[in-house]
Amino acid sequence: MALFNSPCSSSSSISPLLSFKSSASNSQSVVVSAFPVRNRCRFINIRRCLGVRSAVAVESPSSSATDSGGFPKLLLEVKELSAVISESKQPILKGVNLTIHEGEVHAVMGKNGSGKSTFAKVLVGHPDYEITGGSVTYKGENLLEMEPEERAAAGLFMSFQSPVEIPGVSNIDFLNMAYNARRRKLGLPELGPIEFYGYIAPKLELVNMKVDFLNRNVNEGFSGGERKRNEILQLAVLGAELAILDEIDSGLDVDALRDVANAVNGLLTPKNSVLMITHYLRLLEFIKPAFVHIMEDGKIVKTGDISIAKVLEKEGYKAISG
Ligand SMILES: Nc1ncnc2c1ncn2[C@@H]1O[C@H](COP(=O)(O)OP(=O)(O)OP(=O)(O)O)[C@@H](O)[C@H]1O
Repeated sequence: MALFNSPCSSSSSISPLLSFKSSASNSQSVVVSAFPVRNRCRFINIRRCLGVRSAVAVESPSSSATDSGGFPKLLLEVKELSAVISESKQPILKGVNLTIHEGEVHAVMGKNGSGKSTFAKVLVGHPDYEITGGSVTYKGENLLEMEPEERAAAGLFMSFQSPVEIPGVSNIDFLNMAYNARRRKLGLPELGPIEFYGYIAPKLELVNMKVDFLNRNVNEGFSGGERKRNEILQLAVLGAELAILDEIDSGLDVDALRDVANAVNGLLTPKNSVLMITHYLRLLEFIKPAFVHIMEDGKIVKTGDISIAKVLEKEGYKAISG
């Protein structure tokens, strides 16, 4: 899940996936390196990352998805959220408003560079951004005061636009550790490799992934589409109350798109919500959102249903902006 650049590496050019530095405390890094690093460093970082990524691996005691009036419960409320790039102080988010209830599927669309990924990354606590205004309430708590790992533990999951590799760590070990980290948190016994295999096998079918992928190192040598399937496999294993899917459809062939979309649909329950970022109507035709938001220059400027995406597809942004 929430994973960015490693302090164990000298480069910071790799796309964000596998390491994390807390936004609340710049001195504290929670990381999985995306680069070859000394084993000890990598081991420590992976274990810490698993705390981050192990969102809701195991079903927690559930409560009703509606409030006392029978309406869906409020899950996320973003009000006038503004954020700048930490280093340059360049404003990117300029007053985002968005409300998500339990069980809802939302889509955010918008031109390149309008701030969609930044918004998603700010929600999971990416250290590249500094909040300059507004509020975010998640399950009644101030999300912006939570450490990234607390956000994950509270059920926030983000799949990244460009998932990165973790050399030397097999997919199944990674997922098993992540899953067990969550079970420990819930006071449940850990699953050994055999029991875990029994748990994960049906989930492989869900994303139509071959069993060999479990023994390969995380994302190493995976094609773009395989990486996306692997992200959804992680979501299926770890679960999420709010899954943020950033361009989960990019680079997918038609069959892969259908598999990934079916897998996401299979994970939806009246309590789980999805916020997906996409450029294309085709994804929205598989995972049907109730709300489609258009982001422009760091703000949501329009909200409607899927018909907005249809207009966009046909006529481009000029038809709906301004
Ligand atoms: N860490 C960063 N450093 C420098 N610029 C950044 C950083 N993060 C975001 N930006 C800039 O902020 C703007 C918004 O970027 P963002 O990735 O959020 O856009 P987007 O709407 O997701 O775009 P796309 O559809 O192309 O993925 C862009 O101009 C981008 O270059």
